[in-house]
Amino acid sequence: MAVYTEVGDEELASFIASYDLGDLLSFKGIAEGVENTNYIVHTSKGPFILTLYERRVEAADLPFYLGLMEHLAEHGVTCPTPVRDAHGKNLSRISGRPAALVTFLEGFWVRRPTAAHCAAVGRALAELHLGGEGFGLRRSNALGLAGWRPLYERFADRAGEIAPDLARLIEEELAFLQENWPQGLPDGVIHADLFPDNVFFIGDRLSGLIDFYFACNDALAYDIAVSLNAWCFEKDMSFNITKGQAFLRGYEDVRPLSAREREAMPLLARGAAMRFLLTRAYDWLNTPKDALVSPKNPMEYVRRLRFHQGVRSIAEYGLNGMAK
Ligand SMILES: Nc1ncnc2c1ncn2[C@@H]1O[C@H](COP(=O)(O)OP(=O)(O)O)[C@@H](O)[C@H]1O
Ligand SMILES: N[C@@H](CCOP(=O)(O)O)C(=O)O
Repeated sequence: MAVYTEVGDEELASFIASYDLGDLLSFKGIAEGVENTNYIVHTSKGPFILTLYERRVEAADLPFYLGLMEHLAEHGVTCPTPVRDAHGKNLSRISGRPAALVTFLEGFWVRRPTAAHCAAVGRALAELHLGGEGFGLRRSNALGLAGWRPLYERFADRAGEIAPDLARLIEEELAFLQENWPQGLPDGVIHADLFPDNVFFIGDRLSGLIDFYFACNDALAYDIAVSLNAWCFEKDMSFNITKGQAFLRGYEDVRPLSAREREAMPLLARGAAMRFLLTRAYDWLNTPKDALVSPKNPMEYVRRLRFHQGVRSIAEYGLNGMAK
């Protein structure tokens, strides 16, 4: 359960009083999520989400995340909008943590995505990439290529506790990625963590995107690679090419890929698998046994990575034909 910081009734009532949201009616911690503390807060003006920033979120990056959500919402992307207090600020503090209130999005995340869900997410990701154009702040990707080796070095001596050959796999793959990582691809604002639990649906209709706390500036096609990893593998870790095709076609309906982006996709997918393998491996080794949140299995990303190592072209992810 992701409530790392408890908030008291009186403290929250006085916090809510600094917004034009009427009275505090009730609030409850949200069990889901990994990174931050989230509460659903009901006021006489409706439901809101209160997020207290923990763990990997740097306070200096909060203006980027909150400003981005405002920018995207103004440019047609359905996502939470930060609420401003009586002083016009969208960032505050409660219980000793930086905190923000954002609008509540209706919908549920899908446990078993279908090809139709993948198509909708592909479209939404492309709309996010276009919607992010013109956003004035920048944030480099702390979990991009340059961040992978330092993160690995923080647990390298213990990698064998996860799997005997993990250290060798990571070392060889990092060397390969460093040598071959594609440069100069179209870049812009990316979500960088568009997993099923960050996309809400009402029935088959995509109702919104949440959790922009890894968003940054990087290659747009890298964001596609993250989502191919997150949406298009089955529980047995086989790649579902029907879902891959639906996702990529959905994306290209909105933003066609260039020839270089298509060509780079197998490498980008390897990099994206490495990024989630590394954060999961670190968390696996460093989350206390009695922690409220169970760490996610890093080996799922070893298996995805091995699949991508055998991929030679984007056709194997489901996209045939020449770039438009
Ligand atoms: N704006 C929102 N509207 C509705 N529910 C939300 C919203 N933001 C977060 N949630 C709820 O909180 C959960 C955790 O949010 P998330 O941002 O993924 O947390 P974390 O960054 O800690 O992983 C989501 O699965 C969802 O149930
Ligand atoms: N998507 C990451 C974990 C981050 O969790 P989120 O709840 O912030 O999406 C993973 O699966 O490793």
